[in-house]
Amino acid sequence: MIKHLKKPDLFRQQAFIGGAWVDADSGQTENVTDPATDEVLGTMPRMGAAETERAIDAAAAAFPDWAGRSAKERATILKRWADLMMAHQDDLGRIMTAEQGKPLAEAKGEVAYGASFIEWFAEEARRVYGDTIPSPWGDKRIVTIKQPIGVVAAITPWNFPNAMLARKAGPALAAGCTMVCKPAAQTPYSMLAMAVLAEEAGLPPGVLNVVTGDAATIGGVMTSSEIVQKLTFTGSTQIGRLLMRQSADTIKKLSLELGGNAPFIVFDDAEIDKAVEGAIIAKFRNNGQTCVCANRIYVQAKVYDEFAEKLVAAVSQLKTGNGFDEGVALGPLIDEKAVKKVNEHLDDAKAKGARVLTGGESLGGNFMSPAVVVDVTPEMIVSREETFGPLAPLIRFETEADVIRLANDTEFGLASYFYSRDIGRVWRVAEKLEYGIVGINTGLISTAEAPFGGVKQSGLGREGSKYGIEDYLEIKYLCMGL
Ligand SMILES: NC(=O)c1ccc[n+]([C@@H]2O[C@H](COP(=O)([O-])OP(=O)(O)OC[C@H]3O[C@@H](n4cnc5c(N)ncnc54)[C@H](O)[C@@H]3O)[C@@H](O)[C@H]2O)c1
Ligand SMILES: O=C[C@H](O)CS(=O)(=O)O
Repeated sequence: MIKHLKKPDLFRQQAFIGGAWVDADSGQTENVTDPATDEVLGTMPRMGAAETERAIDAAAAAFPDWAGRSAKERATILKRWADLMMAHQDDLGRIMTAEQGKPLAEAKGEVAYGASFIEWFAEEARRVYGDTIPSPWGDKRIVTIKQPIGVVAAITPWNFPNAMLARKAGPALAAGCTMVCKPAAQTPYSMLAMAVLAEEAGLPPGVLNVVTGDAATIGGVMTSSEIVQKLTFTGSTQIGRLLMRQSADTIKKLSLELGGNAPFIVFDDAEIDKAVEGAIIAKFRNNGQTCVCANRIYVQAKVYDEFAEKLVAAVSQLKTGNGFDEGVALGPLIDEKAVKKVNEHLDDAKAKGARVLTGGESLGGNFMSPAVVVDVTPEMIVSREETFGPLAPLIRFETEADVIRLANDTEFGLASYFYSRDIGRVWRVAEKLEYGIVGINTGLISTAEAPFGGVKQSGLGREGSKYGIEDYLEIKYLCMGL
């Protein structure tokens, strides 16, 4: 159970299909644990193909009415949903901290971030415009209209269990689509609580469906279904690749928000204190478990030692502990596998000559102290793979050309960051970095108003911004003979 909920019925241990709260057909369940204590919080239904097919059928049945409503009607319901999320921000935050581990203040911040996507797309719903195009024929007229794609399947990760659904459901529902969603097994309760509030906001039965259980089976049904017109996935590049392959037979429209390997570059003309502040946010938000975390920190030779010293001082102030405890900045990692991966990266770097300036110790269970490591080289695993944990590797560089080559030497292309006060350098570097997102003199880039997404093997499409709703619409060309 999850303590201190003002609205206890937000904590649901059933899936949500066709407006009904249901168990798995088999009655089977899976445990959901608190990553800070390893205690069992509750269970979730272990569903499979039959339940997923029923959810898709429910979404298909709900589509004509939902798509047929006016944009204003859909917007009103979405706005009410966002308002309810904010009214229950503390409860939704507590549910998230319990299942994901992030500090309560950060969890409540994610709830506000999630609600901002629902609110943003409630507004965007009413600005889906078509065209009248000057016809080359005297006896015909050319018009375009935009219509919702149809039934959308969504699969989301554990690291932002509220916002990653909101970033998909906002545009999809605003456009008039209906959805079948699967949360990560580690964090189902945030999505189920959002479904409770969606129902209360007036979302009709079948518009939003949530299935939990066997990921490969559920994903297999979603990707092979001819009813599902689009799959939107947020998660690892490995799984994104698999789902893309599985979607080929039905030519699914795809939105993929995948893995990252963000460079964080500090030039010698940067404001060092600001760069340290930005590095703390970009590296340690969600305990380093975000797709846009600084994974490689490049510091120009002249300021390398100063930056390293100030970063160590700042990192040493970060308190690691249970996300419900006062003053905790870093919660647990999501599970033992995540701890093992961070230690593998750390051990490999040390074995190849890197030096640990602070942290990197086990604090028991899924907790570890935040680490700063220097003398890191491109040959180390930490330079090539997404660490997804509290490990800040510092790499020294000499020239602008060198660091751009090093920063771009990866198959990923999601987020990147750099600090410089030289306007010419800002434009040169921003244009040469091969990433979908470039943070300049800031470590915090994410907001509903801006297009979020990657290039190369970090994904397809953009979420948020005025562009985000386009991925859920089809353009229809009407050629009208007079
Ligand atoms: N680009 C972004 O916006 C973004 C956001 C968050 C996380 N991520 C990435 O996600 C990764 C970490 O999250 P994760 O560990 O949950 O990723 P993951 O890919 O293991 O899991 C993501 C989701 O996919 C599901 N899944 C796993 N195997 C599946 C299968 N065979 N068929 C269908 N679904 C399947 C999981 O149950 C989960 O719901 C990191 O690489 C991170 O960079 C990217
Ligand atoms: O982990 C990836 C999320 O997209 C994080 S955020 O959008 O930058 O908060």
